Amino acid sequence: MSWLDRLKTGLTRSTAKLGDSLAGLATGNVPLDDARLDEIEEALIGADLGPAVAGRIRARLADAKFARGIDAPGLKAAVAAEVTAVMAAVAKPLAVTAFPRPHVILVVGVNGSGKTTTIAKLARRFTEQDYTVMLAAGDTFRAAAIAQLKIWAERIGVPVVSGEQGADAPGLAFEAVKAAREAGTDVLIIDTAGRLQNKAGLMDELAKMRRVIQKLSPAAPHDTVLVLDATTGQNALNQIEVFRDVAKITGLVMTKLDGSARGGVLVAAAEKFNLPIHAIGVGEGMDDLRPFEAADFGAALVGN
Ligand SMILES: Nc1nc2c(ncn2[C@@H]2O[C@H](COP(=O)(O)OP(=O)(O)OP(=O)(O)O)[C@@H](O)[C@H]2O)c(=O)[nH]1
Repeated sequence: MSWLDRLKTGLTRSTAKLGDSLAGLATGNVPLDDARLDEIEEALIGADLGPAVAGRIRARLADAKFARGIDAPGLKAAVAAEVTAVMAAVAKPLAVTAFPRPHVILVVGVNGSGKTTTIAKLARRFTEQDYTVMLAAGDTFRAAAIAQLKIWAERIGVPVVSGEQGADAPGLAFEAVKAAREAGTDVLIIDTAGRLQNKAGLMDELAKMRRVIQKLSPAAPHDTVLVLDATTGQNALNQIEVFRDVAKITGLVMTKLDGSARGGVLVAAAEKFNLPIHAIGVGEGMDDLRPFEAADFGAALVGN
């Protein structure tokens, strides 16, 4: 299956929700009036695109004065175009740019968001691009997180720096940067704990991790990526706010777009926070994380 097919299949539930309601709101030959524009705006908000984008799409449609009405393909295309415009501004694949190496990527997010799997998928993509990769099991809070990252590392064939459960995470990150530098590794991806229950503790730990890493590499971490679970819907927006405060995030990855009818929330996130979107996950397989493409996403979201 091509990536586009995967994306479309993955987004089916979001697509069905938005595409069906738009199709139901097309007017055929009847002029698009205010009442119908209101309904379209509500459908867009209902599909999690957020009030700002929904309002703008409504205004666009009102300006275009569809006096002769608008059919379902026309309405979907108009929505897709606006979604694409919003998303094109933030689509930005992760790039390995740091000199000297390693390029350090800190991966943050709440437990269960798909962090570990995303790290594995990213590692795999980088190795496919002939970069050397090292992982660091920086979520030292949970033994399962350490074990899982080690399993992935072994499967992909990349080294992993890990410690015991409860080990000092900033210290481990320091060791990892040192090891990656000594080995001449291109990319170091560091997992972190995701305990939002203790915001102050998490903030301290992530801040300390940054300070410690910067002793060895002043520009690191070069990326701080927040992994979001699409199935949490609007809660993803709250998570961005919290992690922006605690972790200085520089970009987003959204996982589980395949299992969710809430894919539209990525549009709301793009509009509200203007953070780069690096990749989206549309399945549990290693190939199910791909760089984010705005036009594909816009079309897939409305079912085109
Ligand atoms: N369907 C689907 N499942 C995914 C995707 N990404 C991750 N998962 C699954 O989500 C679950 C949680 O993923 P993890 O990578 O373990 O999440 P985590 O944030 O590291 O979670 P902890 O290790 O529990 O902190 C796993 O069962 C993954 O297989 C995705 O894009 N689609």
